[in-house]
Amino acid sequence: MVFHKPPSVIISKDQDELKENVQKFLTARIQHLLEYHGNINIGVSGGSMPKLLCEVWKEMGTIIPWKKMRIFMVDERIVPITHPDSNYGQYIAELPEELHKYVIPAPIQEQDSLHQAAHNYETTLRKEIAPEQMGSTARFDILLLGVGPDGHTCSIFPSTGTERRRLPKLTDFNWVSAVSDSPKPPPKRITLTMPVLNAAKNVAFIITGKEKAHVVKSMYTAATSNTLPLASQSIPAAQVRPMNNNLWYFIDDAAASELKSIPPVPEDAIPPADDEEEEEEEEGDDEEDEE
Ligand SMILES: O=C1O[C@H](COP(=O)(O)O)[C@@H](O)[C@H](O)[C@H]1O
Repeated sequence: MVFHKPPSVIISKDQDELKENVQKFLTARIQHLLEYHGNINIGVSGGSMPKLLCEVWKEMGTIIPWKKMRIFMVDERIVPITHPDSNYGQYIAELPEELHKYVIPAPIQEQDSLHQAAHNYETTLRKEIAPEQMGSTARFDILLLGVGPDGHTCSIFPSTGTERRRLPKLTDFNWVSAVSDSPKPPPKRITLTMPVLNAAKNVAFIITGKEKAHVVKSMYTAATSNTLPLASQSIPAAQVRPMNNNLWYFIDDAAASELKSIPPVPEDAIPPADDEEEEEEEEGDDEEDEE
């Protein structure tokens, strides 16, 4: 008996179908979120995601209420934004200039220490997202996460024998931490922390390629069990299980190739998130605000 709703696994036969499914998901979620006050805060990943996501956004056109959107990086490499490794730089290169003001960069200065870079980004997030905090954790409306073949997500990497050099807690909340020795270049990065990922209202992974099929299997095994299976403990992506269970996997056939059996996905292919639960949470938040 699993005590929480399993993730909605939407398998696409190719990149075009994957983009179509991601577009349906974003359209449904954004239309739902528009009923609530404030900006729609979306965390996005780097790597292979910027190109795919910007193509989806171009296809969505005016469905996206850009004036109410704030796009944040879920992680960033400590390089100039003009460097090809900059996640923010990739989005800016893909999007028309008039949309750049809705994409919020991590304020990285080359002379800053990792400590300072993480603290500065946390300060930015606390200014932009503070009203949506659930308790002491930033609460993104949507997180769009990628996964590496080693199971990393954002820049949260599996801890190998030599524990990744973690910076001490930077603030009471620690929404952002830093990595000084990423196994995937470049080595220096800042990243949202796991509590922030699991506090989000909607979390969708977008994963393609056979080299990630074993990670998808571990993620699904973890997401459909009440404890974190041992094999998944070293796979950060398998630890992403949002508290409200609004979790989607948008994967292609190759990334799904190690999934044995998957419950049928509802007819509309993008089952709406458990809005009642979210509304209750929203009301809960409002009650908290009134205290
Ligand atoms: O380095 C990173 O890797 C992950 C996965 O990238 P992908 O190209 O394999 O999809 C990405 O989600 C993260 O934002 C990035 O910094």
